[in-house]
Amino acid sequence: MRSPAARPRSDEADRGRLKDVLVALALACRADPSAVALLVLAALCAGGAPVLSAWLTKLLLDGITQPSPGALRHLLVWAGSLAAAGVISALVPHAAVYAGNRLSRRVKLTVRDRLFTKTGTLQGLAQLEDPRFHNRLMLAQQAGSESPGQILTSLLGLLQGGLTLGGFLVALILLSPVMAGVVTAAVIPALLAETALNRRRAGLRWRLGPAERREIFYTDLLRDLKAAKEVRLFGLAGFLRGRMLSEMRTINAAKDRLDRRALHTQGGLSLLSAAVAGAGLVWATRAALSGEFTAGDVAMFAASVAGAQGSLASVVRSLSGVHDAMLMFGHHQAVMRTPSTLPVPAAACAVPPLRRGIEFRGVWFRYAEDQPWILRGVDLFIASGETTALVGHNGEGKSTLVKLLCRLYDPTRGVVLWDGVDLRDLDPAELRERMSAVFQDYTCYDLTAGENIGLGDLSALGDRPRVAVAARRAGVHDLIDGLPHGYDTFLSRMFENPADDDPASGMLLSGGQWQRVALARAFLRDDRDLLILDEPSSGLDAEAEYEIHKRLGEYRAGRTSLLISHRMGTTRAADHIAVLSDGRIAEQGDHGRLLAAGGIYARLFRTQSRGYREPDEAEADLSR
Ligand SMILES: Nc1ncnc2c1ncn2[C@@H]1O[C@H](COP(=O)(O)OP(=O)(O)OP(=O)(O)O)[C@@H](O)[C@H]1O
Repeated sequence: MRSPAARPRSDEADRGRLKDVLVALALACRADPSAVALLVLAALCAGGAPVLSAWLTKLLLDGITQPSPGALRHLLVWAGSLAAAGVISALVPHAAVYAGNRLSRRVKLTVRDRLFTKTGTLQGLAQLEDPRFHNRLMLAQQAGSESPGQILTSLLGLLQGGLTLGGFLVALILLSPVMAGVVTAAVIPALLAETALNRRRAGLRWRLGPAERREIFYTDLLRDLKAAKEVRLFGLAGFLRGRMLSEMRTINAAKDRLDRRALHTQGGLSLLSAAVAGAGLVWATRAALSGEFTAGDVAMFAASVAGAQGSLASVVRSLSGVHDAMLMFGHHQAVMRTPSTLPVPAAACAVPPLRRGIEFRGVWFRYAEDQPWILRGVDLFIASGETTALVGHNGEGKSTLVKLLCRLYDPTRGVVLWDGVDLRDLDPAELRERMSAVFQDYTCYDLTAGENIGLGDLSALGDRPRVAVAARRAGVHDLIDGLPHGYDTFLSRMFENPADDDPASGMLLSGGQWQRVALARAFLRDDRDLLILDEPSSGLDAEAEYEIHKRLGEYRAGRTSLLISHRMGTTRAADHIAVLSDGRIAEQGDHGRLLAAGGIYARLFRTQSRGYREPDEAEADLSR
């Protein structure tokens, strides 16, 4: 059985409220007011023109078949007006297409801006780990950005169809009130069927979201440069292509089913309309034969039935368009209403410079209620001005602790205190301004070398001397300087450098070189209170590691830093070492004390150092 959380929530998508429609319309009007005005004008012209044309045709036919003295002047005026109405009818759709396309592009820009401004305010990581949030975001991005324009054009279609319909219905009522009633009544099934189809469409989009995202995932893997080595070596291309195609087939099959249903429904409705129109024409012909109708009346009747049916169908389509777009815009609005999992108090305290230190007090943490505890009562003090090293086996929760420190999550129980102030009382963005970090899974940006470092502090992005100082400190300046375009060298083979005509000018770095770039990025924020180094040298060769840690040691002197590393040689110099085990701080102290204690730290240290010595030395150590 599926849990309620996993159940497709088409009902949620169904929350199309009038308020959302108004928001969508306001958004469209703000995005491009002149295009909106042009579309309204086009709708008014397009709505009135068919009725006017039909009426002028009737006058013209009656004038020709029942000539009267001085009729020629009238006939010429009607014919001229008919021609003018024809020209307007021919021009208006082109103007409407232009205005509609322009509006759609601008709305897309506005919606994208709103969406990603919103996701930027979600300070934590929890939403980004929720597949349903990604599904919604994809729909909000895809269909949601089309929705405001679609709502507007559908409403205008409604106005236009309503105008045409009103004109034809008046004519039809004058000619035959019964026929007017029959034509109108025949539209009710269409309205109901379209509404039901829309609900199905919206539900289907929501249900297919995961499959569409998986399809994108497999497609991206097949062309991803980083994955290419394993894909080729392990011969995964066929397997991944199979998965991609399987997702596509699932999507196609579901869409085919819906299209078949729509075909049956809409085909049936068209037959009903044709039957009504045919019956009406038979009746009108008989009325003409009995002298009740003139030839112009028959022409007007036929045009009115066809026009009323056409405009009713267009009204139904427009209503259906509004309904459909409203359902899709619901996803956009749902993203916009997503609450942050990291509430920021309205009157958040200013984050003071770190004086005493950061304290983890009784911190318990798990990623979700149905997941195991990662931290089970961590008590740790990271003293200001000192280097604290955190060691432990894989998966013990060291990086998790770092994420709590950066307030990317809040503890499930307990508190993290910044000089005694709970991190939850601080603005996360301000808190992070006081930190710098090299994460274990640092990012390699497909940008220039200078930009890759400059991103560490956007105020230094164009400040080449500052960027170069950070690069020197990370030991990567000479390498970058020697690249074909120095700091302007594009570190990517996926994109062309927009500032360079040569598409092949991009360079790729080695793992260790990238790690130095990531270090330089962190060093750019050298005036921050806390430096977090999560496995900063895992990719460096022995000499580079020694050199970097020497520099780091100089850099860290008198500063507060948290160092996580499996290389015990790099953590031994820390002022304070804490061992994380079973979700708690199992041991802490300095290197000498922990070694003497003979616990987890001593075991880890001895095991590692044994690997660096000659076998007989290690044997002797073991027998000691
Ligand atoms: N976003 C997440 N959602 C759910 N579980 C997670 C998440 N991130 C990490 N975990 C789990 O938390 C545990 C601790 O992971 P963490 O990365 O903190 O360990 P670590 O001590 O840094 O490990 P390593 O030494 O291998 O880097 C692991 O069991 C991992 O599966």
